[in-house]
Amino acid sequence: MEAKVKAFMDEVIARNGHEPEFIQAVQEVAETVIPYIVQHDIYHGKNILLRMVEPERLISFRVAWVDDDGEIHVNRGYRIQMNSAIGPYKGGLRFHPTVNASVLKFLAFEQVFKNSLTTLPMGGGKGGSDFDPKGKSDDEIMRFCHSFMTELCRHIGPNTDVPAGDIGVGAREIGFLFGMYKKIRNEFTGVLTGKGLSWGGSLIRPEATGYGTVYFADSMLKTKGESFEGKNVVISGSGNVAQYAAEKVLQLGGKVLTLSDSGGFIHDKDGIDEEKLAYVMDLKNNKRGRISEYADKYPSAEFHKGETPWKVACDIALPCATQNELHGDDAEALIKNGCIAVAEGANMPSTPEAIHAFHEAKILFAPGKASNAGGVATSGLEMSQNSLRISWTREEVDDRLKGIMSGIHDACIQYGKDDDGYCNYVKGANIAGFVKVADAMLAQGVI
Ligand SMILES: NC(=O)C1=CN([C@@H]2O[C@H](COP(=O)(O)OP(=O)(O)OC[C@H]3O[C@@H](n4cnc5c(N)ncnc54)[C@H](OP(=O)(O)O)[C@@H]3O)[C@@H](O)[C@H]2O)C=CC1
Ligand SMILES: N=C(CCC(=O)O)C(=O)O
Repeated sequence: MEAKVKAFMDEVIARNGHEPEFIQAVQEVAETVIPYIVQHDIYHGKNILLRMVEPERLISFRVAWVDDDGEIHVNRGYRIQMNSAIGPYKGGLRFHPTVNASVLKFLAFEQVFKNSLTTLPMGGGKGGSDFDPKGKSDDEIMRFCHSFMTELCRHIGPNTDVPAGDIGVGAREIGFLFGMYKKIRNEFTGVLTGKGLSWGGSLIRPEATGYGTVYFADSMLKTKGESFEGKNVVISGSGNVAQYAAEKVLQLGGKVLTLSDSGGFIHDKDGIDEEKLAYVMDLKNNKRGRISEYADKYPSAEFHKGETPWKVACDIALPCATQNELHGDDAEALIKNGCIAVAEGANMPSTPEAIHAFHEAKILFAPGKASNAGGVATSGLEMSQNSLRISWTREEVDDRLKGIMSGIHDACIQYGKDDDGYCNYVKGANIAGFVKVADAMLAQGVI
């Protein structure tokens, strides 16, 4: 079997070897899905996985914009339309200086499997730009978003491709992007998700990724007779996903010890309670401040500049910042300190070495394509509400979110449980996500 995986990866590397993040994402899927393909004749000779690895369309475009001083800037924009076998392309937009084709192809590839796991009719895509929103005025953000959308609008639509938020793209950016789309196309549609509540947005969408990650982690804990009650929880990030993961942990009785940003992390030995979390949300979402300011305000906290939080002893770890933020040595430290569960809120935050360590230690490990699917699932629910031209209540959406996350957990168990009873959620998520897309591709022919 290793020879089959190697032969496949050699072909993928020959074409994409200069894209490390994308190769990393494909390698993980190949190791788990190729054995499944070998065992199922219907996929033999169809080159399904090789076709999945090649984007249906990769669009790259210039984004020129003018700053508040009248200076002209140029950034590169992308939309990667990865796979539309089961529905219109669906996936976020990331604005961050590290954005390039490799990062967005990894995200778009992960999105294909993630969206399939939600059971909603959504294909996979991703886009964004190497534009850095940090330190920009609202007017500069608006001018960039408007310029970005003057091109992107040619390639998206409610039945074609429906973008949403990701790193650096929150409510503010979605608003500016939506406004320009509506002006150019003269249509008011559900072409973006994460919209404001007064113009087509869904309740719970802001909370959904973080909540869903905790719901999934809770499902994993329940298989061991455990819960969040009284548990110490280490979280990375302090943006949309991390904030609401922390909120749900508190609601389930856990104690949040850390939050981070790209400057370092804060460790509050007394725990980040509801009041302190409200301060963080205001600091990050309104003041656009740095997490280090938390330690200036609360004496119970220490700021660790330039470090990540994984050496802090905990029961549960929720990486909610960015890819490859949790390395092999971090995983060893978590395991040594007694961590029993890791659920990824971010996309691909654990390196292959870290994942190997978690599996060797047989701790509960949830890959982001399963555990962070709550965000896109609720985006799908926003699309449903837009199509129906109605709005569901907070409870209705949250109940549907809980059901979807529980269903994803069950699918992972179905395909991932090993003979010794340990569930390899990576294997389970990859195979469960693969099957629906592969069967649709078989039915639609060689396109
Ligand atoms: N938003 C969504 O709907 C979903 C998001 N995700 C994933 O969750 C993760 C977080 O996204 P989201 O919360 O939306 O984004 P935000 O922009 O709201 O927050 C990102 C957080 O991660 C930190 N961060 C970003 N890049 C780095 C880096 N290179 N090193 C250290 N910290 C970093 C940011 O710190 P700083 O402010 O200093 O940059 C910030 O605290 C991403 O992996 C995203 O792809 C997954 C599913 C859905
Ligand atoms: N950034 C997201 C959310 C995508 C979406 O809501 O369409 C992700 O799933 O990674």
